[in-house]
Amino acid sequence: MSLIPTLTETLSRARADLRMGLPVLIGDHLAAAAETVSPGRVRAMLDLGPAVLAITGRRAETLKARVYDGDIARVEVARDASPDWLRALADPAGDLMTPMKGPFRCARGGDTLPHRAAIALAKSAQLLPAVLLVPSDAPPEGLTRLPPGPALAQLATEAALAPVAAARLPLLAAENARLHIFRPDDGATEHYAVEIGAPPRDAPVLARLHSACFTGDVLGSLKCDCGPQLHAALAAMGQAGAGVLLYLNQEGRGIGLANKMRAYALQNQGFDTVEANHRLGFEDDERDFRIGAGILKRLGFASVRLMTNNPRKVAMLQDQGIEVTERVPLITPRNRHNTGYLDIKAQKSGHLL
Ligand SMILES: Nc1nc2c(ncn2[C@@H]2O[C@H](COP(=O)(O)OP(=O)(O)OP(=O)(O)O)[C@@H](O)[C@H]2O)c(=O)[nH]1
Ligand SMILES: [Zn+2]
Repeated sequence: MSLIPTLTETLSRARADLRMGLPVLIGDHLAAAAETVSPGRVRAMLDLGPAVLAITGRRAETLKARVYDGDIARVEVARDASPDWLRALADPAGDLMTPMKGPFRCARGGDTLPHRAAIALAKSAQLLPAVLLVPSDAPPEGLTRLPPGPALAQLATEAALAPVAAARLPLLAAENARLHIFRPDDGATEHYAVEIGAPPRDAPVLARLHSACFTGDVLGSLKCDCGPQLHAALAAMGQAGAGVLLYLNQEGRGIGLANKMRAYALQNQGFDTVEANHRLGFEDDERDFRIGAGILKRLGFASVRLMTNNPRKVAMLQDQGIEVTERVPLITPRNRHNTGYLDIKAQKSGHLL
């Protein structure tokens, strides 16, 4: 086997580079995440030639920047632009305090693949989707290099998951439980499966696909319903004597905890959970639901009784070849902090509450 890094491995390095503030080379463009790149590196990049800040159509809508490229926009960046101005374009935290950042000139025509790949890479690194790009014909040595088209295609491809370890883990909700760890081949975080009892593989298993919520699951946040849902699902499986709960590390519907806290800060300014995601430049839900189906298959399950209120989870599992014989509602108590959030999930995301 070759020792040369594969595209998947190179993407994983590129993700780490962007998180550290280091530019990567996408085709013939230097690309750095607006969130992490230092002022000194911004200066050095702007000196190289005409730069643009690639943002998503969602962020462009809030900034009132013209979107010529479908789901992304390229805001032209002047050579003397300040790093603070770039940062304010990327991060909506100060939008209400300083609403007039424009008018913006947006690039039109030409090849947008590097910009699109840069945005997809920033999202997969759980950074704000805003990337400074500048063409460079003599890039410095030592930067991670990506071919834009293949990189974009690979980022949309489902990662392969391998089982790493499993052990018995007695739980409050069920003494007879096992925890399985699955590792994706793209260098991203591991996901977990809690198997309760010994569910037969040839019958529908009581199942839950739970997305990580540090604030709700661990801290007992009252802003969402995650903690109570997690414990109610485990309790139901304990009582039934069998079940499987997937704990998927897709914090904040896939945007990561830092961005979720940015979204919460916007919610404190009056925006709802969906609007907050959009202002940050994300879609309502950035989760890759194929991961859950992949783990169920690896564990040998072909059909489930799915504990969820989210019809998209049912549809996705069916699309991925897992039969959903029943949707089992998972209704948890409301409080004054989560009631608005639950209403918006019902109104805008189609949750059945
Ligand atoms: N971006 C964002 N994520 C949130 C917010 N509140 C909760 N979350 C995340 O939303 C996800 C909720 O996951 P789930 O409970 O599995 O999913 P669901 O789509 O609500 O569906 P069911 O609970 O199965 O009905 C978790 O990843 C939370 O971290 C929010 O205001 N903004
Ligand atoms: Zn939550």
